[in-house]
Amino acid sequence: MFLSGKLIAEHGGGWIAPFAPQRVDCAAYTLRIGDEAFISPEGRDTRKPGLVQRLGHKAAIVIPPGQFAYLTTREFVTLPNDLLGFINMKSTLKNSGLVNVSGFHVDPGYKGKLLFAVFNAGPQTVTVRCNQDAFLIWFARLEGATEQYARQKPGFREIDTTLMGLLPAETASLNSINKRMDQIERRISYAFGIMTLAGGVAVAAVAGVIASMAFKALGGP
Ligand SMILES: Nc1ccn([C@H]2C[C@H](O)[C@@H](COP(=O)(O)OP(=O)(O)OP(=O)(O)O)O2)c(=O)n1
Repeated sequence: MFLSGKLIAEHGGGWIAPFAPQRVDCAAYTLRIGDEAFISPEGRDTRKPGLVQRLGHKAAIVIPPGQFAYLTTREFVTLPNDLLGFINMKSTLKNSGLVNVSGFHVDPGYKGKLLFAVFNAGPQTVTVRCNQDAFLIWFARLEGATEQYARQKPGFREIDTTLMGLLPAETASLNSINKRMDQIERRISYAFGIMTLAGGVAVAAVAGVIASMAFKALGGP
């Protein structure tokens, strides 16, 4: 059985921290983006390792097209053994081109923040912000739940180096490939310009030599 908005508003304080009943949305609870994020580095040229960003209130998290990001929830989730959570990203974010590529459930007994791996599948850069409403969680009551089948492993707390290593060190997105192609085009047209100029100078020099030889052959001074 899924829990209603009324039950979430009444009991959600025991499972989500910080909790505010006004954040219940129909039969779900709205979670916010937390204070750290990691964006996969873009393109071959930068070669910079990605950095975990520590974010202040409303600080921007900029996700270029074709890049992955880890986003965390601000809220800490503590599920009892008889609750299963279902999670997803809000439609407003999905409509901008972001896709959630991480899992969609929270185990009974889970204690920790939630981590979303997202991919910008759209053509535009997507900017999200710390503390923005971004994710929804629904709660389903489990029949016959026991501690034996609850999650024992500690939940996620922060974006660590193990997690960072799972994302590609560089992503050859269409955007970065486009930038490289523009660069190569510029270099080719520059080289072509120099070659044309050098060719022109050479032709002019050869023509000058021939003209002076012809002039001499015709009895010039
Ligand atoms: N987008 C998601 C999906 C899940 N989780 C959390 C809640 C889950 O209870 C926990 C484990 O999820 P999975 O069972 O899908 O993950 P794994 O089996 O890969 O990891 P583990 O070995 O930690 O169970 O991770 C999360 O923080 N963010």
